[in-house]
Amino acid sequence: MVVSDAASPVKERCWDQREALPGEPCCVICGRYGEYICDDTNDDICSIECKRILLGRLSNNRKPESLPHLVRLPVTDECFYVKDDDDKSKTPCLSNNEIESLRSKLEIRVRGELVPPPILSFSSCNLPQKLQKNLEAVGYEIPTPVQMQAIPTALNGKNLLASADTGSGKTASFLVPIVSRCSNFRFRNPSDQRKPLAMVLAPTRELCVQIEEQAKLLGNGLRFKTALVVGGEAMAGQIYRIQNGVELIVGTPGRLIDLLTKHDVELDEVSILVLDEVDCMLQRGFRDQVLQVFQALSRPQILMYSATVPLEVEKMASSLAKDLIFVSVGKRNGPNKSVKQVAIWVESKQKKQKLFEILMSQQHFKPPVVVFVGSRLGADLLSEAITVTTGIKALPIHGEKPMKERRETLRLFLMGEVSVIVATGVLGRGVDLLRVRQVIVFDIPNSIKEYIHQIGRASRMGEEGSAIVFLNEDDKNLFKELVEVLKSSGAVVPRELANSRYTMISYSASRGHKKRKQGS
Ligand SMILES: Nc1ncnc2c1ncn2[C@@H]1O[C@H](COP(=O)(O)OP(=O)(O)OP(=O)(O)O)[C@@H](O)[C@H]1O
Repeated sequence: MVVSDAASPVKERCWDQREALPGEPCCVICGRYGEYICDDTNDDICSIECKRILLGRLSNNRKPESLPHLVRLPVTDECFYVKDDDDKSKTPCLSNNEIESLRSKLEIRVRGELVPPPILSFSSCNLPQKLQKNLEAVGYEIPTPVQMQAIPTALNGKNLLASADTGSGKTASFLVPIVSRCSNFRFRNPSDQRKPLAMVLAPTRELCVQIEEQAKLLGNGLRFKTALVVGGEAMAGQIYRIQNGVELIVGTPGRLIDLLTKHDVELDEVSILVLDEVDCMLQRGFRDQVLQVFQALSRPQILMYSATVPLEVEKMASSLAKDLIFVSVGKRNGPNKSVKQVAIWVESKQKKQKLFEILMSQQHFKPPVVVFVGSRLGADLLSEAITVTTGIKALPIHGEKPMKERRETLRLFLMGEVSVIVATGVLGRGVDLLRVRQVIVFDIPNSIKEYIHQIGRASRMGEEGSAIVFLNEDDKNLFKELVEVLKSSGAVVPRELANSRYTMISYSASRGHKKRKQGS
Protein backbone atom coordinates (compact mmCIF):
# COMPACT_ATOMS: atom_id res chain seq x y z
CA MET A 1 0.00 0.00 0.00
CA VAL A 2 1.42 3.40 -0.84
CA VAL A 3 1.53 5.71 2.11
CA SER A 4 0.98 9.39 1.38
CA ASP A 5 2.70 10.64 4.52
CA ALA A 6 5.57 8.51 5.73
CA ALA A 7 5.44 10.03 9.24
CA SER A 8 1.97 8.84 10.29
CA PRO A 9 1.25 5.14 10.77
CA VAL A 10 -0.99 3.40 8.26
CA LYS A 11 -4.59 3.24 9.51
CA GLU A 12 -5.47 -0.34 10.51
CA ARG A 13 -9.24 -0.12 10.71
CA CYS A 14 -11.80 1.60 8.61
CA TRP A 15 -13.19 3.59 11.54
CA ASP A 16 -9.74 5.04 12.29
CA GLN A 17 -10.09 6.95 9.07
CA ARG A 18 -11.89 10.29 8.74
CA GLU A 19 -14.68 11.12 6.28
CA ALA A 20 -13.56 12.29 2.83
CA LEU A 21 -13.81 16.02 2.19
CA PRO A 22 -15.39 17.15 -1.08
CA GLY A 23 -13.00 16.43 -3.96
CA GLU A 24 -10.78 14.08 -1.95
CA PRO A 25 -10.32 10.45 -3.03
CA CYS A 26 -12.83 8.09 -1.42
CA CYS A 27 -12.21 4.52 -0.30
CA VAL A 28 -13.75 2.17 -2.88
CA ILE A 29 -15.03 -0.07 -0.08
CA CYS A 30 -16.43 2.24 2.60
CA GLY A 31 -16.38 5.72 1.05
CA ARG A 32 -14.16 7.26 3.77
CA TYR A 33 -11.04 9.28 2.92
CA GLY A 34 -9.01 7.21 0.42
CA GLU A 35 -5.65 8.08 1.95
CA TYR A 36 -3.81 5.15 0.33
CA ILE A 37 -3.66 3.41 -3.00
CA CYS A 38 -3.98 -0.36 -3.11
CA ASP A 39 -0.85 -1.70 -4.84
CA ASP A 40 -2.64 -4.61 -6.40
CA THR A 41 -5.61 -2.81 -7.90
CA ASN A 42 -4.60 0.86 -7.96
CA ASP A 43 -7.83 1.74 -6.13
CA ASP A 44 -8.15 4.35 -3.39
CA ILE A 45 -8.59 2.80 0.03
CA CYS A 46 -8.79 4.14 3.58
CA SER A 47 -7.11 1.43 5.67
CA ILE A 48 -5.56 -2.04 5.80
CA GLU A 49 -8.95 -3.45 6.72
CA CYS A 50 -10.57 -2.15 3.52
CA LYS A 51 -7.60 -3.30 1.47
CA ARG A 52 -8.17 -6.84 2.77
CA ILE A 53 -11.86 -6.66 1.88
CA LEU A 54 -11.04 -5.31 -1.56
CA LEU A 55 -8.54 -8.05 -2.30
CA GLY A 56 -10.93 -10.66 -0.94
CA ARG A 57 -13.46 -9.53 -3.51
CA LEU A 58 -11.07 -10.06 -6.37
CA SER A 59 -12.29 -13.26 -7.86
CA ASN A 60 -9.42 -14.07 -10.23
CA ASN A 61 -6.33 -14.96 -8.30
CA ARG A 62 -3.52 -14.59 -10.82
CA LYS A 63 -0.46 -16.83 -10.54
CA PRO A 64 2.14 -14.92 -12.52
CA GLU A 65 4.98 -16.83 -14.04
CA SER A 66 8.45 -15.51 -13.69
CA LEU A 67 9.69 -13.26 -16.47
CA PRO A 68 12.99 -13.74 -18.18
CA HIS A 69 15.30 -10.82 -17.55
CA LEU A 70 14.99 -7.85 -19.87
CA VAL A 71 11.87 -8.68 -21.78
CA ARG A 72 10.87 -5.44 -23.45
CA LEU A 73 7.74 -4.13 -25.03
CA PRO A 74 7.57 -5.19 -28.65
CA VAL A 75 8.43 -2.30 -30.93
CA THR A 76 4.91 -2.23 -32.25
CA ASP A 77 1.80 -3.29 -30.49
CA GLU A 78 0.73 -6.50 -32.16
CA CYS A 79 -2.81 -5.70 -31.17
CA PHE A 80 -2.77 -2.48 -33.08
CA TYR A 81 -5.05 -2.73 -36.02
CA VAL A 82 -3.77 -0.77 -38.99
CA LYS A 83 -5.61 -2.06 -42.02
CA ASP A 84 -7.51 -5.24 -42.40
CA ASP A 85 -9.64 -5.65 -45.46
CA ASP A 86 -11.52 -8.56 -43.85
CA ASP A 87 -13.10 -6.40 -41.23
CA LYS A 88 -14.33 -3.30 -42.95
CA SER A 89 -16.87 -2.53 -40.28
CA LYS A 90 -14.08 -1.84 -37.83
CA THR A 91 -11.59 0.30 -39.69
CA PRO A 92 -12.52 1.75 -43.01
CA CYS A 93 -9.47 1.54 -45.26
CA LEU A 94 -8.99 5.05 -46.45
CA SER A 95 -7.51 5.63 -49.87
CA ASN A 96 -4.49 7.91 -50.11
CA ASN A 97 -6.73 10.69 -51.41
CA GLU A 98 -9.13 10.26 -48.51
CA ILE A 99 -6.27 10.32 -46.03
CA GLU A 100 -4.91 13.50 -47.58
CA SER A 101 -8.28 15.19 -47.63
CA LEU A 102 -9.02 14.18 -44.01
CA ARG A 103 -5.68 15.56 -42.90
CA SER A 104 -6.13 18.78 -44.79
CA LYS A 105 -9.67 19.26 -43.41
CA LEU A 106 -8.43 18.78 -39.85
CA GLU A 107 -5.25 20.78 -40.47
CA ILE A 108 -3.09 17.75 -39.63
CA ARG A 109 0.37 17.93 -41.17
CA VAL A 110 2.81 15.03 -41.07
CA ARG A 111 6.45 14.53 -42.00
CA GLY A 112 8.53 11.37 -41.89
CA GLU A 113 8.72 7.86 -43.20
CA LEU A 114 5.86 5.36 -43.03
CA VAL A 115 3.39 7.58 -41.22
CA PRO A 116 0.26 5.55 -40.48
CA PRO A 117 -3.14 6.89 -41.58
CA PRO A 118 -5.18 8.80 -39.00
CA ILE A 119 -7.76 6.83 -37.04
CA LEU A 120 -11.41 7.81 -37.09
CA SER A 121 -12.37 6.11 -33.85
CA PHE A 122 -10.69 4.68 -30.77
CA SER A 123 -12.26 1.32 -31.53
CA SER A 124 -10.26 1.03 -34.75
CA CYS A 125 -7.05 0.60 -32.72
CA ASN A 126 -8.02 -2.71 -31.19
CA LEU A 127 -7.39 -1.35 -27.73
CA PRO A 128 -7.89 -3.61 -24.72
CA GLN A 129 -11.61 -3.79 -24.07
CA LYS A 130 -11.28 -2.24 -20.62
CA LEU A 131 -9.34 0.70 -22.01
CA GLN A 132 -12.07 1.21 -24.59
CA LYS A 133 -14.63 1.18 -21.76
CA ASN A 134 -12.53 3.58 -19.69
CA LEU A 135 -12.39 5.99 -22.63
CA GLU A 136 -16.17 5.86 -22.83
CA ALA A 137 -16.43 6.35 -19.07
CA VAL A 138 -14.39 9.56 -19.20
CA GLY A 139 -16.51 10.78 -22.09
CA TYR A 140 -14.04 10.44 -24.96
CA GLU A 141 -16.31 9.38 -27.79
CA ILE A 142 -14.20 10.35 -30.77
CA PRO A 143 -10.51 11.14 -30.94
CA THR A 144 -9.42 14.75 -31.34
CA PRO A 145 -7.31 15.55 -34.44
CA VAL A 146 -3.99 15.23 -32.60
CA GLN A 147 -5.16 11.91 -31.14
CA MET A 148 -6.25 10.68 -34.59
CA GLN A 149 -2.72 10.99 -35.90
CA ALA A 150 -0.54 10.59 -32.81
CA ILE A 151 -2.18 7.45 -31.37
CA PRO A 152 -1.60 5.18 -34.38
CA THR A 153 1.90 6.60 -34.80
CA ALA A 154 2.79 5.84 -31.18
CA LEU A 155 1.11 2.43 -31.28
CA ASN A 156 3.27 1.61 -34.30
CA GLY A 157 6.38 2.15 -32.18
CA LYS A 158 7.51 5.31 -33.99
CA ASN A 159 9.37 8.19 -32.42
CA LEU A 160 7.10 11.22 -32.52
CA LEU A 161 7.19 14.98 -32.12
CA ALA A 162 3.65 16.38 -32.01
CA SER A 163 2.49 19.94 -31.73
CA ALA A 164 -1.15 20.95 -31.31
CA ASP A 165 -3.11 23.72 -29.60
CA THR A 166 -3.36 23.99 -25.83
CA GLY A 167 -6.37 22.02 -24.59
CA SER A 168 -6.59 19.79 -27.68
CA GLY A 169 -6.15 16.40 -25.96
CA LYS A 170 -2.42 15.77 -26.27
CA THR A 171 -2.30 13.97 -22.89
CA ALA A 172 -4.56 11.12 -23.97
CA SER A 173 -2.70 10.91 -27.26
CA PHE A 174 0.29 9.50 -25.38
CA LEU A 175 -1.55 7.83 -22.50
CA VAL A 176 -3.82 5.69 -24.69
CA PRO A 177 -0.86 4.02 -26.47
CA ILE A 178 1.02 3.67 -23.17
CA VAL A 179 -1.88 2.01 -21.36
CA SER A 180 -2.63 -0.20 -24.34
CA ARG A 181 0.90 -1.38 -24.95
CA CYS A 182 1.81 -1.84 -21.29
CA SER A 183 -1.30 -3.76 -20.34
CA ASN A 184 -1.14 -5.95 -23.45
CA PHE A 185 2.47 -6.69 -22.66
CA ARG A 186 1.73 -7.63 -19.05
CA PHE A 187 -1.15 -9.76 -20.15
CA ARG A 188 1.17 -11.77 -22.38
CA ASN A 189 4.19 -11.66 -20.06
CA PRO A 190 2.91 -11.85 -16.50
CA SER A 191 5.70 -11.09 -14.08
CA ASP A 192 6.22 -10.79 -10.37
CA GLN A 193 8.81 -8.14 -10.76
CA ARG A 194 6.88 -5.68 -12.89
CA LYS A 195 9.66 -3.25 -13.67
CA PRO A 196 8.46 0.08 -15.13
CA LEU A 197 7.72 -0.04 -18.87
CA ALA A 198 6.99 3.60 -19.61
CA MET A 199 7.94 6.97 -18.25
CA VAL A 200 6.42 10.43 -18.66
CA LEU A 201 8.46 13.51 -17.80
CA ALA A 202 6.72 16.85 -17.31
CA PRO A 203 7.98 20.18 -15.96
CA THR A 204 5.73 20.81 -12.95
CA ARG A 205 4.35 18.79 -10.07
CA GLU A 206 0.80 19.91 -10.83
CA LEU A 207 1.06 18.65 -14.38
CA CYS A 208 2.55 15.33 -13.24
CA VAL A 209 -0.27 14.85 -10.73
CA GLN A 210 -2.81 15.48 -13.46
CA ILE A 211 -1.15 13.15 -15.96
CA GLU A 212 -0.93 10.37 -13.37
CA GLU A 213 -4.59 10.84 -12.45
CA GLN A 214 -5.61 10.56 -16.08
CA ALA A 215 -3.39 7.51 -16.56
CA LYS A 216 -5.11 5.84 -13.61
CA LEU A 217 -8.52 6.53 -15.08
CA LEU A 218 -7.53 5.08 -18.45
CA GLY A 219 -5.77 2.09 -16.91
CA ASN A 220 -8.50 1.30 -14.42
CA GLY A 221 -9.12 -2.44 -14.14
CA LEU A 222 -6.12 -3.34 -16.31
CA ARG A 223 -2.69 -4.62 -15.33
CA PHE A 224 -1.50 -1.07 -15.27
CA LYS A 225 -0.16 0.68 -12.21
CA THR A 226 1.42 4.08 -11.93
CA ALA A 227 3.90 5.87 -9.67
CA LEU A 228 4.16 9.60 -9.20
CA VAL A 229 7.70 10.86 -8.64
CA VAL A 230 7.64 14.55 -7.76
CA GLY A 231 9.23 16.71 -5.10
CA GLY A 232 7.28 17.59 -2.01
CA GLU A 233 5.83 14.09 -1.64
CA ALA A 234 7.43 11.48 0.61
CA MET A 235 10.17 9.73 -1.38
CA ALA A 236 9.78 6.53 0.65
CA GLY A 237 6.26 5.98 -0.66
CA GLN A 238 7.35 6.60 -4.24
CA ILE A 239 10.21 4.11 -4.02
CA TYR A 240 8.09 1.52 -2.29
CA ARG A 241 5.50 1.77 -4.99
CA ILE A 242 8.00 1.43 -7.84
CA GLN A 243 9.77 -1.47 -6.19
CA ASN A 244 6.48 -3.26 -5.76
CA GLY A 245 5.85 -3.07 -9.47
CA VAL A 246 4.41 -0.40 -11.71
CA GLU A 247 4.02 0.01 -15.44
CA LEU A 248 4.27 3.80 -15.67
CA ILE A 249 6.32 6.40 -13.84
CA VAL A 250 5.22 10.03 -14.13
CA GLY A 251 7.61 12.58 -12.73
CA THR A 252 9.55 15.79 -12.82
CA PRO A 253 13.16 15.41 -14.04
CA GLY A 254 14.80 16.73 -10.85
CA ARG A 255 13.05 14.27 -8.56
CA LEU A 256 13.65 11.41 -10.94
CA ILE A 257 17.38 12.10 -11.01
CA ASP A 258 17.31 12.17 -7.23
CA LEU A 259 15.61 8.81 -7.23
CA LEU A 260 17.97 7.30 -9.78
CA THR A 261 21.13 8.47 -8.09
CA LYS A 262 20.19 7.65 -4.52
CA HIS A 263 18.09 4.55 -4.91
CA ASP A 264 18.10 1.28 -6.71
CA VAL A 265 15.40 1.66 -9.31
CA GLU A 266 15.62 -0.57 -12.35
CA LEU A 267 14.68 1.19 -15.55
CA ASP A 268 16.10 -1.26 -18.08
CA GLU A 269 12.63 -2.24 -19.28
CA VAL A 270 11.38 1.29 -19.89
CA SER A 271 10.57 1.22 -23.58
CA ILE A 272 8.48 4.38 -23.99
CA LEU A 273 9.62 7.80 -22.84
CA VAL A 274 7.31 10.81 -23.10
CA LEU A 275 8.56 14.36 -22.85
CA ASP A 276 5.47 16.46 -22.30
CA GLU A 277 5.92 20.21 -22.86
CA VAL A 278 9.02 19.21 -24.80
CA ASP A 279 10.15 22.75 -25.61
CA CYS A 280 10.33 23.46 -21.89
CA MET A 281 11.98 20.12 -21.14
CA LEU A 282 14.74 20.68 -23.68
CA GLN A 283 15.45 24.21 -22.49
CA ARG A 284 18.46 25.06 -20.42
CA GLY A 285 17.53 24.30 -16.82
CA PHE A 286 15.80 21.02 -17.60
CA ARG A 287 17.78 19.77 -20.59
CA ASP A 288 20.70 18.22 -18.70
CA GLN A 289 18.43 16.41 -16.29
CA VAL A 290 16.24 15.11 -19.11
CA LEU A 291 19.29 13.86 -20.99
CA GLN A 292 20.55 12.18 -17.84
CA VAL A 293 17.26 10.30 -17.47
CA PHE A 294 17.29 9.45 -21.18
CA GLN A 295 20.80 8.02 -20.89
CA ALA A 296 19.72 5.81 -18.00
CA LEU A 297 17.23 4.11 -20.35
CA SER A 298 17.98 1.59 -23.09
CA ARG A 299 16.97 3.32 -26.32
CA PRO A 300 13.27 3.82 -25.66
CA GLN A 301 10.67 4.97 -28.15
CA ILE A 302 10.35 8.74 -27.60
CA LEU A 303 7.09 10.68 -27.80
CA MET A 304 7.37 14.47 -27.50
CA TYR A 305 4.53 16.97 -27.24
CA SER A 306 3.87 20.66 -26.88
CA ALA A 307 1.63 23.45 -28.12
CA THR A 308 4.76 25.36 -29.02
CA VAL A 309 7.63 23.70 -30.87
CA PRO A 310 10.23 26.14 -32.19
CA LEU A 311 12.70 25.11 -34.86
CA GLU A 312 15.61 24.63 -32.48
CA VAL A 313 13.51 22.17 -30.45
CA GLU A 314 12.71 20.27 -33.66
CA LYS A 315 16.43 20.00 -34.30
CA MET A 316 17.22 18.82 -30.77
CA ALA A 317 14.35 16.33 -30.92
CA SER A 318 15.66 14.92 -34.22
CA SER A 319 19.09 14.42 -32.74
CA LEU A 320 17.57 12.62 -29.77
CA ALA A 321 15.28 10.29 -31.70
CA LYS A 322 15.94 8.32 -34.87
CA ASP A 323 13.45 8.39 -37.78
CA LEU A 324 11.29 10.94 -36.05
CA ILE A 325 7.76 11.52 -37.29
CA PHE A 326 6.49 15.08 -37.05
CA VAL A 327 2.81 15.73 -36.52
CA SER A 328 1.36 19.19 -36.19
CA VAL A 329 -2.24 20.24 -35.95
CA GLY A 330 -3.56 23.74 -36.65
CA LYS A 331 -1.48 26.88 -36.77
CA ARG A 332 2.01 26.15 -35.51
CA ASN A 333 3.16 27.97 -32.39
CA GLY A 334 0.03 30.09 -32.40
CA PRO A 335 -2.47 30.81 -29.62
CA ASN A 336 -5.63 28.76 -29.24
CA LYS A 337 -8.24 30.41 -31.49
CA SER A 338 -10.99 29.82 -28.94
CA VAL A 339 -9.38 32.27 -26.51
CA LYS A 340 -10.42 35.87 -27.12
CA GLN A 341 -7.49 38.11 -26.21
CA VAL A 342 -7.99 41.62 -24.87
CA ALA A 343 -4.74 43.56 -24.53
CA ILE A 344 -4.85 46.60 -22.25
CA TRP A 345 -2.09 49.16 -21.99
CA VAL A 346 -1.61 49.83 -18.25
CA GLU A 347 1.33 51.56 -16.60
CA SER A 348 2.91 49.38 -13.90
CA LYS A 349 1.72 51.56 -11.02
CA GLN A 350 -1.88 51.30 -12.21
CA LYS A 351 -1.96 47.55 -12.79
CA LYS A 352 -3.34 46.60 -9.38
CA GLN A 353 -6.11 49.18 -9.58
CA LYS A 354 -7.04 47.99 -13.07
CA LEU A 355 -7.15 44.39 -11.87
CA PHE A 356 -9.43 45.29 -8.94
CA GLU A 357 -11.75 47.15 -11.34
CA ILE A 358 -12.04 44.07 -13.54
CA LEU A 359 -12.61 41.75 -10.59
CA MET A 360 -15.31 44.00 -9.18
CA SER A 361 -17.11 44.45 -12.47
CA GLN A 362 -20.03 42.10 -12.95
CA GLN A 363 -19.62 42.45 -16.66
CA HIS A 364 -15.94 41.61 -16.84
CA PHE A 365 -15.23 39.19 -13.98
CA LYS A 366 -15.92 35.62 -15.03
CA PRO A 367 -14.81 33.35 -12.16
CA PRO A 368 -12.98 31.09 -11.66
CA VAL A 369 -10.06 33.19 -12.85
CA VAL A 370 -6.32 32.57 -12.99
CA VAL A 371 -4.13 35.66 -12.67
CA PHE A 372 -0.56 35.08 -13.89
CA VAL A 373 2.26 37.04 -12.28
CA GLY A 374 6.01 37.03 -12.71
CA SER A 375 7.25 36.27 -9.19
CA ARG A 376 6.46 34.20 -6.12
CA LEU A 377 6.40 37.21 -3.87
CA GLY A 378 4.16 38.97 -6.37
CA ALA A 379 1.73 36.04 -6.20
CA ASP A 380 1.61 36.17 -2.38
CA LEU A 381 1.18 39.94 -2.20
CA LEU A 382 -1.31 40.27 -5.02
CA SER A 383 -3.59 37.49 -3.80
CA GLU A 384 -3.70 39.08 -0.38
CA ALA A 385 -4.39 42.51 -1.86
CA ILE A 386 -7.24 41.09 -3.97
CA THR A 387 -8.91 39.52 -0.94
CA VAL A 388 -8.48 42.62 1.23
CA THR A 389 -9.55 45.16 -1.40
CA THR A 390 -12.29 43.37 -3.30
CA GLY A 391 -13.48 40.82 -0.74
CA ILE A 392 -13.06 38.11 -3.40
CA LYS A 393 -11.31 35.04 -2.05
CA ALA A 394 -7.95 34.69 -3.78
CA LEU A 395 -5.04 32.34 -3.06
CA PRO A 396 -1.48 32.21 -4.39
CA ILE A 397 0.18 29.19 -5.96
CA HIS A 398 3.88 28.96 -6.77
CA GLY A 399 6.92 26.74 -6.52
CA GLU A 400 7.90 27.76 -3.01
CA LYS A 401 4.64 26.54 -1.47
CA PRO A 402 4.64 23.03 -0.01
CA MET A 403 3.06 20.42 -2.26
CA LYS A 404 0.25 19.81 0.22
CA GLU A 405 -0.73 23.47 0.16
CA ARG A 406 -0.53 23.62 -3.66
CA ARG A 407 -2.84 20.63 -3.93
CA GLU A 408 -5.26 22.10 -1.41
CA THR A 409 -5.31 25.49 -3.14
CA LEU A 410 -6.09 23.85 -6.48
CA ARG A 411 -8.78 21.74 -4.85
CA LEU A 412 -10.48 24.76 -3.31
CA PHE A 413 -10.24 26.57 -6.64
CA LEU A 414 -11.67 23.70 -8.66
CA MET A 415 -14.45 23.18 -6.08
CA GLY A 416 -15.44 26.83 -6.47
CA GLU A 417 -14.55 27.81 -2.90
CA VAL A 418 -11.85 30.17 -4.12
CA SER A 419 -12.64 32.35 -7.14
CA VAL A 420 -9.19 33.63 -8.03
CA ILE A 421 -5.81 31.95 -8.09
CA VAL A 422 -2.73 34.11 -8.47
CA ALA A 423 -0.10 31.89 -10.03
CA THR A 424 3.42 31.95 -11.35
CA GLY A 425 4.40 29.77 -14.31
CA VAL A 426 3.71 26.58 -12.29
CA LEU A 427 0.14 26.67 -13.60
CA GLY A 428 1.09 28.08 -17.00
CA ARG A 429 1.65 24.83 -18.83
CA GLY A 430 -0.42 21.76 -19.39
CA VAL A 431 -2.62 21.99 -16.30
CA ASP A 432 -6.22 21.28 -17.21
CA LEU A 433 -8.29 23.78 -15.21
CA LEU A 434 -11.58 22.54 -16.58
CA ARG A 435 -13.95 25.27 -15.38
CA VAL A 436 -11.61 28.19 -16.03
CA ARG A 437 -12.77 30.42 -18.85
CA GLN A 438 -10.86 33.58 -17.95
CA VAL A 439 -7.16 34.24 -17.53
CA ILE A 440 -5.61 37.58 -16.62
CA VAL A 441 -1.96 37.98 -17.56
CA PHE A 442 -0.95 40.59 -14.98
CA ASP A 443 2.78 40.28 -15.76
CA ILE A 444 3.68 39.14 -19.24
CA PRO A 445 6.03 36.13 -19.03
CA ASN A 446 9.45 36.44 -20.59
CA SER A 447 8.69 34.47 -23.73
CA ILE A 448 5.78 34.48 -26.15
CA LYS A 449 5.63 30.68 -25.88
CA GLU A 450 4.86 30.91 -22.16
CA TYR A 451 2.22 33.56 -22.94
CA ILE A 452 0.54 31.19 -25.43
CA HIS A 453 0.51 28.41 -22.83
CA GLN A 454 -0.80 30.72 -20.09
CA ILE A 455 -3.75 32.05 -22.09
CA GLY A 456 -4.41 28.45 -23.17
CA ARG A 457 -5.66 27.74 -19.62
CA ALA A 458 -8.85 29.64 -20.56
CA SER A 459 -10.08 27.10 -23.08
CA ARG A 460 -10.24 23.32 -23.24
CA MET A 461 -11.43 21.37 -26.26
CA GLY A 462 -12.42 24.45 -28.23
CA GLU A 463 -14.71 26.03 -25.63
CA GLU A 464 -14.74 29.83 -25.69
CA GLY A 465 -12.52 31.59 -23.17
CA SER A 466 -11.01 35.01 -22.67
CA ALA A 467 -7.59 36.34 -21.74
CA ILE A 468 -6.98 39.87 -20.54
CA VAL A 469 -3.36 40.90 -20.82
CA PHE A 470 -1.79 43.95 -19.19
CA LEU A 471 1.15 45.46 -20.99
CA ASN A 472 3.33 48.52 -20.97
CA GLU A 473 6.77 49.67 -22.04
CA ASP A 474 8.41 47.22 -19.59
CA ASP A 475 7.36 44.39 -21.90
CA LYS A 476 9.07 45.86 -24.95
CA ASN A 477 11.14 42.72 -25.61
CA LEU A 478 7.99 40.89 -26.61
CA PHE A 479 6.26 43.68 -28.52
CA LYS A 480 6.98 42.38 -31.99
CA GLU A 481 5.83 38.82 -31.29
CA LEU A 482 2.89 40.02 -29.25
CA VAL A 483 1.61 42.19 -32.08
CA GLU A 484 1.83 39.17 -34.39
CA VAL A 485 -0.01 36.92 -31.93
CA LEU A 486 -2.75 39.51 -31.33
CA LYS A 487 -3.17 40.28 -35.03
CA SER A 488 -3.21 36.63 -36.07
CA SER A 489 -6.09 35.98 -33.68
CA GLY A 490 -8.04 39.07 -34.73
CA ALA A 491 -7.49 40.87 -31.39
CA VAL A 492 -7.24 44.64 -31.22
CA VAL A 493 -3.68 45.91 -30.88
CA PRO A 494 -3.63 48.80 -28.36
CA ARG A 495 -2.62 52.12 -29.93
CA GLU A 496 0.36 52.48 -27.58
CA LEU A 497 1.64 49.06 -28.61
CA ALA A 498 1.14 49.68 -32.34
CA ASN A 499 2.86 53.07 -32.10
CA SER A 500 5.67 52.06 -29.77
CA ARG A 501 9.08 52.67 -31.24
CA TYR A 502 10.05 49.11 -30.27
CA THR A 503 7.24 47.73 -32.39
CA MET A 504 8.04 50.17 -35.21
CA ILE A 505 11.76 49.35 -35.12
CA SER A 506 11.09 45.63 -35.39
CA TYR A 507 8.56 46.24 -38.15
CA SER A 508 10.84 48.38 -40.25
CA ALA A 509 13.75 46.00 -39.61
CA SER A 510 11.68 43.04 -40.71
CA ARG A 511 10.67 44.91 -43.87
CA GLY A 512 14.30 45.54 -44.77
CA HIS A 513 14.35 49.23 -43.79
CA LYS A 514 17.26 50.69 -41.96
CA LYS A 515 16.91 50.66 -38.20
CA ARG A 516 16.53 54.09 -36.66
CA LYS A 517 19.42 54.97 -34.43
CA GLN A 518 18.49 54.68 -30.75
CA GLY A 519 17.65 58.08 -29.35
CA SER A 520 17.30 59.82 -32.69
N1 LIG B 1 -11.25 12.58 -27.27
C1 LIG B 1 -11.65 13.41 -26.34
N2 LIG B 1 -12.98 13.65 -26.17
C2 LIG B 1 -13.43 14.49 -25.21
N3 LIG B 1 -12.63 15.16 -24.34
C3 LIG B 1 -11.30 14.97 -24.46
C4 LIG B 1 -10.75 14.08 -25.45
N4 LIG B 1 -9.41 14.10 -25.30
C5 LIG B 1 -9.13 14.94 -24.28
N5 LIG B 1 -10.26 15.47 -23.77
C6 LIG B 1 -10.36 16.47 -22.66
O1 LIG B 1 -9.86 17.69 -23.20
C7 LIG B 1 -9.24 18.47 -22.19
C8 LIG B 1 -7.89 18.95 -22.67
O2 LIG B 1 -7.02 17.86 -22.84
P1 LIG B 1 -5.48 17.94 -22.45
O3 LIG B 1 -5.30 18.45 -21.07
O4 LIG B 1 -4.88 16.63 -22.79
O5 LIG B 1 -4.98 19.05 -23.47
P2 LIG B 1 -3.50 19.37 -23.95
O6 LIG B 1 -3.53 19.36 -25.43
O7 LIG B 1 -2.51 18.50 -23.27
O8 LIG B 1 -3.37 20.87 -23.44
P3 LIG B 1 -2.08 21.68 -22.94
O9 LIG B 1 -1.25 22.01 -24.14
O10 LIG B 1 -2.68 22.86 -22.32
O11 LIG B 1 -1.36 20.78 -22.00
C9 LIG B 1 -9.17 17.60 -20.97
O12 LIG B 1 -10.19 18.00 -20.08
C10 LIG B 1 -9.44 16.19 -21.49
O13 LIG B 1 -10.09 15.39 -20.53
